[in-house]
Amino acid sequence: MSVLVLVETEVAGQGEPGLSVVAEETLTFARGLPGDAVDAVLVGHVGLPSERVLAQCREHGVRTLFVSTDAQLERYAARAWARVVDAGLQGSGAAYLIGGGTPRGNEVLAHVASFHDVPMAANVVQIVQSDPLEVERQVVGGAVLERIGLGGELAVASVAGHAVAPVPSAEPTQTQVEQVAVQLTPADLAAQVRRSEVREAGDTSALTGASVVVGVGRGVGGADRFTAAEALAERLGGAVGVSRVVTSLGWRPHHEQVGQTGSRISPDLYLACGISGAIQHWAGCASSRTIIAINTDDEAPMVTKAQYAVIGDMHEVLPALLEELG
Ligand SMILES: Cc1cc2nc3c(=O)[nH]c(=O)nc-3n(C[C@H](O)[C@H](O)[C@H](O)COP(=O)(O)OP(=O)(O)OC[C@H]3O[C@@H](n4cnc5c(N)ncnc54)[C@H](O)[C@@H]3O)c2cc1C
Repeated sequence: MSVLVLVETEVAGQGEPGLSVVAEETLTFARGLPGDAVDAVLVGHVGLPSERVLAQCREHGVRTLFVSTDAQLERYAARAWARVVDAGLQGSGAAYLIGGGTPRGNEVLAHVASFHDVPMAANVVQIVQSDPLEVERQVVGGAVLERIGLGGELAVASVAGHAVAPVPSAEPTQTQVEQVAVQLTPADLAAQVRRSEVREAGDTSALTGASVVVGVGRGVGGADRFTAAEALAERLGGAVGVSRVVTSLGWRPHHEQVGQTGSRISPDLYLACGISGAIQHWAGCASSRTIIAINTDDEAPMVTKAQYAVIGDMHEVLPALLEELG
């Protein structure tokens, strides 16, 4: 009985493609499932894997890496990518299929689950028990945790961002690469990405990918009072995110909004300044690794939920922080 992991690559700088951080987190999570081997299926990359990907697979104890060389898979099409994952499932004979809880990961896994007429649990954070399988997953953007049973011959789940830290296996392997062939139909490619636009570096719409987000709420006091927050985001190589009040007041554009009706973020650090922490805002930031609240009210929900809090005026705290950072 094995576990099959859907993995994607990313290119860092000028180097060759490597496994994404999400893929490494998911491989780490996979080793906690009750399988005797971990296999992986590579999507979003056509052709043989790079040496770097292979080295990472060996480090994570991957037995077989399934790949496709079909050029039609170059551009994202959820159902077509799901066919590749399904071909990997046939090759692996896995009883568990997991992937990263990214928008694409969730979409592709949902298609595979529907091929097999089995349920899928999205954004799982931990395994509660393995026989019968029961998992805990995040809903409402992490504001609520619920337990769900995944019985049957095939369990399909995605893993929430930061549910585990990526750690190499104590038992590295010699990964075998196996090519899978898929027969794609026009329906598989009907909803395929036609064009994708990479936003300019520094554009705050890169919010969801930022590892540090400086969140700003109504407490900032006006559209012209963002200088320190912007400077801190720049100093930390991050982005500015805001609450809905801030966008509703027209102080900042909607693409910077964090929350239920904005973006869902999971940075390493979320610095929430002058934000009360309403449930709708929390829904968008709860899966941040570390949250620090800066607020004048020591009873604000954001202060009570954050790991760390500074009680004070953000217009005093942020300049002091910038000065300290130099
Ligand atoms: C259907 C629905 C969807 C929603 N979706 C979203 C969403 O996606 N995102 C979202 O953010 N909200 C959303 N909301 C709104 C949400 O309920 C809150 O109203 C909103 O998040 C509050 O924004 P805020 O924290 O900036 O403002 P406030 O609640 O007014 O909080 C301001 C905070 O700033 C503090 N403060 C004041 N001055 C200072 C200072 N000088 N220094 C430090 N702290 C200071 C105060 O103590 C307070 O805690 C939604 C609401 C609904 C009904």
